[in-house]
Amino acid sequence: MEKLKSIIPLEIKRKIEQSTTKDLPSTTSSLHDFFANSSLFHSMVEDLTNPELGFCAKNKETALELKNKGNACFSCSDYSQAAHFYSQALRVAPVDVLDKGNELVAALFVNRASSFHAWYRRGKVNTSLLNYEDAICDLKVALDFEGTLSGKRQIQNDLKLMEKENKKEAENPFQELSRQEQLVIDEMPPVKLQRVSTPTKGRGMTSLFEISPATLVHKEEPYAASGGQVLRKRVTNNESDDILSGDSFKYFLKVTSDSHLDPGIECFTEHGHECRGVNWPVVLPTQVVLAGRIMMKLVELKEDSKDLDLFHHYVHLPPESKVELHVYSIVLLYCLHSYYRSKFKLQGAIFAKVIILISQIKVNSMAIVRMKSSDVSNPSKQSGNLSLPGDSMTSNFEQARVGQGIYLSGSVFNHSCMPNVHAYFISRTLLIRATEYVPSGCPLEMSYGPQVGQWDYRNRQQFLLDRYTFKCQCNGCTRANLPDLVLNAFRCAKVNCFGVVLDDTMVEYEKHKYYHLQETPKDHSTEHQREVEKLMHDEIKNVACLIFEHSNHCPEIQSGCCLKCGSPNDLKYLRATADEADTYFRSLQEAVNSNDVSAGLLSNALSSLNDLKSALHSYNKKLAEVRFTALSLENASTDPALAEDILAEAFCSVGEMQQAIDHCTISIQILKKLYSPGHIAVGNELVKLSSLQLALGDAAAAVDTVRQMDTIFSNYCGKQAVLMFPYLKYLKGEVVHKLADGRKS
Ligand SMILES: C[S@@+](CC[C@H](N)C(=O)[O-])C[C@H]1O[C@@H](n2cnc3c(N)ncnc32)[C@H](O)[C@@H]1O
Repeated sequence: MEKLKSIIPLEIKRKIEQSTTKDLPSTTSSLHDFFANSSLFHSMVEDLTNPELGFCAKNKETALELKNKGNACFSCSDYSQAAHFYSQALRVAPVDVLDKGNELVAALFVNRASSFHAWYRRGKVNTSLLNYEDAICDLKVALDFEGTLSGKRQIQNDLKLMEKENKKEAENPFQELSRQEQLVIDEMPPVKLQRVSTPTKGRGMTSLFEISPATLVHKEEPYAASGGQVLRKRVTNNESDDILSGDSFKYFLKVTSDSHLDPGIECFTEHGHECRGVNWPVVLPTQVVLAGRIMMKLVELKEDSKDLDLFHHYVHLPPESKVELHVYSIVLLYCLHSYYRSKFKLQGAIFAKVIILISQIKVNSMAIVRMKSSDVSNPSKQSGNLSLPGDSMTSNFEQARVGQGIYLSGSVFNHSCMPNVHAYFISRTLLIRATEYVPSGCPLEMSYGPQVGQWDYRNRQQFLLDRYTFKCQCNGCTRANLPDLVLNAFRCAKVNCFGVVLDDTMVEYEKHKYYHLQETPKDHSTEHQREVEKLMHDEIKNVACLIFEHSNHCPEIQSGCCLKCGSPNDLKYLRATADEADTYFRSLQEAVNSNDVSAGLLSNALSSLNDLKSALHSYNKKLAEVRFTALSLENASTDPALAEDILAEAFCSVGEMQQAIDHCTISIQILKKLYSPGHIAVGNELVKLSSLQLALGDAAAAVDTVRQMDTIFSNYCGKQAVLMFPYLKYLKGEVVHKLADGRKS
C-alpha cells in the first residue's frame, strides 16, 4: 500500500489531506480516476483477488490427489488421517469445478463428514469395550462435526451416559465447565438501559434504575467480526498450533466464523473460504477486512443503502490517515467487485461510504480477547506448580487477542478512566457487567484501556488521543483524585511527615485537568480564571485531606512542596535516591527471570527498598505491583513488576514463603489505595497471595484470600468468573483439599 500511496499526484493528495466528509465523493472519484489508469494499482488488485495467487491457492489436480489419499485412509479405517487429507483438499479445491459429475467441494465436505461419523461409530465400539475415556474423546469429536440437531442430541445423550460412567472424568475439576457454559447462554441482563446525549462525550448509556454490583447490564452478539491479521494468515496456512493452543484456536474460529455457517464447519482448521481462496481477507488490515465483511453483509441483506449509526472522527484524522483510508477504500471495493460484480459499483459515493465505515470501525470496534490460561488448562501440571515455590507466582492474567468485532449497542458505552462497568467476552459474545453500585440515571462507562491507578493522567490522555482521537473528559481526567496525586509522587523528607511531594510535570498534569473548564467558550475573563484556580485548589485540598486523614492544612500545589506540611523538598536528591534503588530492582528482576536469585542480591534489594521508601510516597506505584492487564478495547498492556512485587517473587524463588507473603501483602495494600479494594488488579494479586499461602501450607489464610478474590472476580464476571479465570475454581479446590488434609492429620 505504501507504493500505491507514493504514486498519488501531489494535488490529489493535498485535497484528500484537507478533506471533510462532504468532500469524500469527489476526492475518492479523483483518486479512483487516477488509479484506474495505473498498472501498479491493477497488478496489486490482481494479487489480492486472483485465486491462483492466493495464500490457499486453488488447484484442482492437487485437490484430487489429496482426496484420493483421504479415500485410501478411509478404506483402511484411519479416519483421522482421512479427515486430515479431506481438509487439506478443501483448502486447495477450486469452488466451481466438478469431479465425476459432482461438485468437488461438496463431495469433499461429505467425505469428511463421513470420516467424522466414523468417529461416532468408533466411540460406540470403545463404549462396548468399556474404554470410556477414549469413547468420550471420540464422541466429542463426532459432536463437533455433527451437522444435524437430532444427531447432536443423540451424541449428547450418549456422552452424558458415558460421563456418568467415567469416574475419573467426574473427578476432573474442569468437568463442570459445560454446565457453567449453559449459565452463560441462559443469563440475560435484568436491567433496561437508555441511550442519552451527554454534553462532552456524544451519546452514552445510562440505566433507568439503580444497579447493584455484579449485575449483567448488557449482552450482545457482534454485528460483524474478524480475526487479527497474523491469525488470519496462520489459519489460512494451517499453522495454528504454534500460536495458539488447540483450545484457543477453536475459540478463534468460533469468534471469526459467521453465525450462519454450519456450526460443524466452525471447528475445521481452514477458513470458510468467504474469500474464494483469494488473498485480500488475509493481507489487508483487520479494520479494512471488517469493513469488507460489513459491506458484504449489507449487500446480502439488501440493506446496502443503510448507514451504521456509529460515531466517527474522519474530520479529525491526521492527513496521512485520510490518504490511507482513501487507498484502502478503493482497493477494498475492487476486491469486493471482483466477486460480487455489479452489486458493488465503483463510484465516489460507495468509496466514500467505505471510508466512513472504516472510520467508524476505528472508533467503535472492540478487540475480542480471551484469557490465556494455558497454565491452568492442565490441572495436574498446575497442582505440581503450587508445590514448587518458584512457580507458584506464575498464574498471571494474560490475554490473547483473538479478533475484532463491531457491537452496535456495545459501542454506545463511553469510556471512563474510572469505569463502573466491565466488558468481557465469552467466545464472541460481548458481556458488560456493573462492577460497583450505580445510581439510576448515572452514566455506565467502561474503560477503553487506561485506568486511574494504572497510568498517570498524561499517559491516559495520550493513549486515548492516539488510539481513538479524543480528549478524555471522564471524572478521572477532569477532577483531582487520590491515585493521580500519589501514583508517581515523592515523599516529604521532613521527619514523620509522610506528605505527598509532586514535581513540575505532575503539577502540570494536575493543572491540565482543569483546562477544559477554561476552554468553555462562555467566559475567558480573569474572574473565570480565578474561579477555575480556586476549584482546582479546593479539589486538591479535599483529596489531600483524604490522604492525610482530615488534616486541615490547605495545600499549595507547587513543585517540590509537601502537600501536607508545605515544606520545600530537594527533588533532585529524592529522584537520584529513587533512581539508584531502581537499578538494584532491575538486577533482581533479571535474576528472578533467570532463576538465579542469590542471598547477596536479596539483601541489596532489601536495603534499596528502604531507600526507595525514604524517597517515594508510600502509595507510589513503583513500590507496588503493576503487572495488571486491562480488559480493554485495545491491546492488553502489561507494565513491569516493581519493588515489593519483585521481592515477593525473589523470596518465593528461594523458598522463603513467609517473606514472599509479607511483600505480596504490602503490594496488595498499595494497589487497594491506587485502584480500589474491589478492583480486578487487586484480585490478580490475591491470586498470587493465595498460591503462596497454599505453598506455605497456611490453608486458613488462603481460604480468606480466595474468598476476597472470588468476590472481586464475581463482581467483574458474575457466574462466568469460573470460565474466565479457571484457576479460581482450581484454587478453591486446592484450599478445600489442604483443609481436609489438615483435619486428617
Ligand atoms: C465508541 S464511541 C462511544 C459512543 C459515542 N459517544 C457516540 O456518540 O456514539 C467513542 C467516542 O465517544 C466519545 N467518548 C467516549 N468516551 C469519552 C470520554 N471519556 N471523553 C470524551 N469523549 C468520549 C469520543 O468521541 C469517542 O471517540
